[in-house]
Amino acid sequence: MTHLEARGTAMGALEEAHLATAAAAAAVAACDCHEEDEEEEHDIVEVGGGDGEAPADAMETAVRELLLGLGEDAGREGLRRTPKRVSKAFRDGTRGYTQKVKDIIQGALFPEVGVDKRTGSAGGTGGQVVVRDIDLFSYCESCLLPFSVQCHVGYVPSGGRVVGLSKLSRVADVFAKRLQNPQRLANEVCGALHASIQPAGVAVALQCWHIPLPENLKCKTLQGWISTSHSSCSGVFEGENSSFWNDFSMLIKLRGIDMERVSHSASISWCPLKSYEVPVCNGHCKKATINGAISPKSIPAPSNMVSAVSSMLLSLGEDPFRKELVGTPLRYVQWMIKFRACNLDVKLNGFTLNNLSVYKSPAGDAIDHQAIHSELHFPFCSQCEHHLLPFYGVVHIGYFSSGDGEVIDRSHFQALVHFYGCKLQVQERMTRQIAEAVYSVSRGGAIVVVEANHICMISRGIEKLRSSTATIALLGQFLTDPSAKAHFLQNILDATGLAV
Ligand SMILES: Nc1nc2c(ncn2[C@@H]2O[C@H](COP(=O)(O)OP(=O)(O)OP(=O)(O)O)[C@@H](O)[C@H]2O)c(=O)[nH]1
Ligand SMILES: [Zn+2]
Repeated sequence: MTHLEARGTAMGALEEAHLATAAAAAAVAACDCHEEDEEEEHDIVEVGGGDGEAPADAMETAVRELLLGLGEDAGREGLRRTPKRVSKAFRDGTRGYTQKVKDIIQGALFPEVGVDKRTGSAGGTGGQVVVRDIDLFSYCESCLLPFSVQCHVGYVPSGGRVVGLSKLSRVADVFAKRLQNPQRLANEVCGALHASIQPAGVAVALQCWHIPLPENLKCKTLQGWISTSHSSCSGVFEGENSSFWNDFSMLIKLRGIDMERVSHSASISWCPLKSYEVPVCNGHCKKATINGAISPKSIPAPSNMVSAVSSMLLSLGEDPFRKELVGTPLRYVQWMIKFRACNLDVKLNGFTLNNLSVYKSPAGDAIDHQAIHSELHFPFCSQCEHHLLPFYGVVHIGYFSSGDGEVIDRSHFQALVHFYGCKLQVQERMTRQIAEAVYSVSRGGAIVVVEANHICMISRGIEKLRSSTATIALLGQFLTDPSAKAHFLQNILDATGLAV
């Protein structure tokens, strides 16, 4: 049975199980690892979609199912187009399945002889070409979250031909834009370049960073992400004492990058969400267990949400029954349900602001800056409601402490930040909600600054790796008195040690 036939059977089974809500067949994107199979395209059977827009495809239907599973109103402003955006983001993030290396390399090889006209390698016998610091983003196959990749590719030209430099990055991107694990990514880039350029050898070195679990995201930058290094090589780079490998690692060391030759088995998963032994989800998700004990952090996931993610995999042309993907739908749902729309926390924790100290500022008092209290650097991880991708960073809160110097316990603010952060959000709304909640207690005024990295801006779309977003909300005297605001902002600067 060919791969496509097997997938057709799997799709049929899944279709009965959960595509009853939307009879849609997954677009089966031909990927060049099945080039020998006849390329068969399944039409996407369009089903009723949003408001007058093109009807939803299977992926959008599945995302809508996830939003409902999160207790959200999928029709509300902010979420109405989320299924379409998430579908577009995932398709763009896995466009590599439909790209072909030969289309990239064809016509991109040009003659360049080595020194003394020998037909050896270009740039001189024994010479090699290394393209360093290729920024890529790929999708973790174990949890469907994006991971950051710094890729370095070297090859030793032969036959007096070199390839256009950009093509090395483009080929790396073909394999990055798939559901991946780092070692397989390194192997596939190396193998594809060797097969298409026919050089004396290829070396690929990857540094990868996986977003940590939300509770471990205590950072404003990519620090704190789970990092790992992988390499793959062919031809003259192989062998413990390959001088070509030594030259390659030296040429990337010139960039301050120390890459040992590390090649793991492609089956070892690095994904932090894979830390729980995840039972194959049979639709009646039992709690994941670690050596028999119920892991405190694993949250049973509603099977309709898990099935929806399986259909997303199918819709991307992937095989949800591929062994590396079997636990993926459950892990992705476990990540998503951390951001459920839930006001239950407020009631259950008895966390109401009004049992905190209330401060009434005497009207017209000259601002006593000592009365301004700053609580800084509350880490948070939220989920962008437009793309269902995390944004995370820190929250800084300023308020007027009560007349007798009484201040609000810091733990209340952390709970407040968690409450408004841990849901589908936009950063401006989260900033406002926290400020209004603080202002409801300290009537003198409240100010909130949020600094965040948006994975949706870093890993896709405009892909601006170093971009970050700051938002500010002012209430009461922070709005009316510029010096109070300046005082608080200076406090943040002083605390970051950046003040000059
Ligand atoms: N203001 C604001 N915008 C956000 C936030 N999170 C994501 N976005 C933006 O939401 C917008 C969605 O724009 P759309 O054009 O509907 O979707 P898109 O085609 O995926 O947009 P691109 O990201 O530009 O590719 C994007 O511009 C995102 O940057 C947020 O917290 N606040
Ligand atoms: Zn992962």
